[in-house]
Amino acid sequence: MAEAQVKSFPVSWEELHRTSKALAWRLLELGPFEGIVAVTRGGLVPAAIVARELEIRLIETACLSSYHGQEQGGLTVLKEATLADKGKGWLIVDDLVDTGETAKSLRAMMPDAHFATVYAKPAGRPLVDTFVTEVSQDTWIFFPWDMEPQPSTPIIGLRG
Ligand SMILES: O=P(O)(O)OC[C@H]1O[C@H](OP(=O)(O)OP(=O)(O)O)[C@H](O)[C@@H]1O
Ligand SMILES: Nc1nc2[nH]cnc2c(=O)[nH]1
Ligand SMILES: [Mg+2]
Repeated sequence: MAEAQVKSFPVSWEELHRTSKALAWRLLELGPFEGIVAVTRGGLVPAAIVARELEIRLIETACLSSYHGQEQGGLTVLKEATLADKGKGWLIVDDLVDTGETAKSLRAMMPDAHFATVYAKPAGRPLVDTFVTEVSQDTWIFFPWDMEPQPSTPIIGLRG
């Protein structure tokens, strides 16, 4: 069960690009990889950035769905990656691990693949081989594709 999310961690496009490139630097030493399995939808942008940096052009998708807004529902596997073996030599890329339920399912499908995420929360961290930034379990990460700039009220107007 996902913990109540009391803190928010908004991530800009620039920050996501920089942190995904940092992930690519870590993965460089661990490859070469035959291809990438991008985990839809959150893993698509990080996977594209890693693929560009490591010059990987063979991309598969694993399509999983678990959350509606910030609510965790049952995990649905819409499509598995089409790989010949158990993922040996392949790199799985997702945006984050939270409870680790999505990661567990991916690991069961592709036990020999290397699993990488940009962000990790403590409960899911043991299931990831490589990640860059850890945030606390009670933090909700907002990705740039889930945000838009809005006018903000001057601080003085927020006083009760
Ligand atoms: O460790 P967990 O608790 O399983 O959570 C992590 C998963 O949750 C999010 O996906 P989501 O199901 O929201 O789908 P999306 O990628 O299409 O947004 C995120 O992209 C991870 O794949
Ligand atoms: N955007 C987003 N999706 C999630 N899915 C599970 N945890 C998170 C999170 O912190 N942010
Ligand atoms: Mg996802």
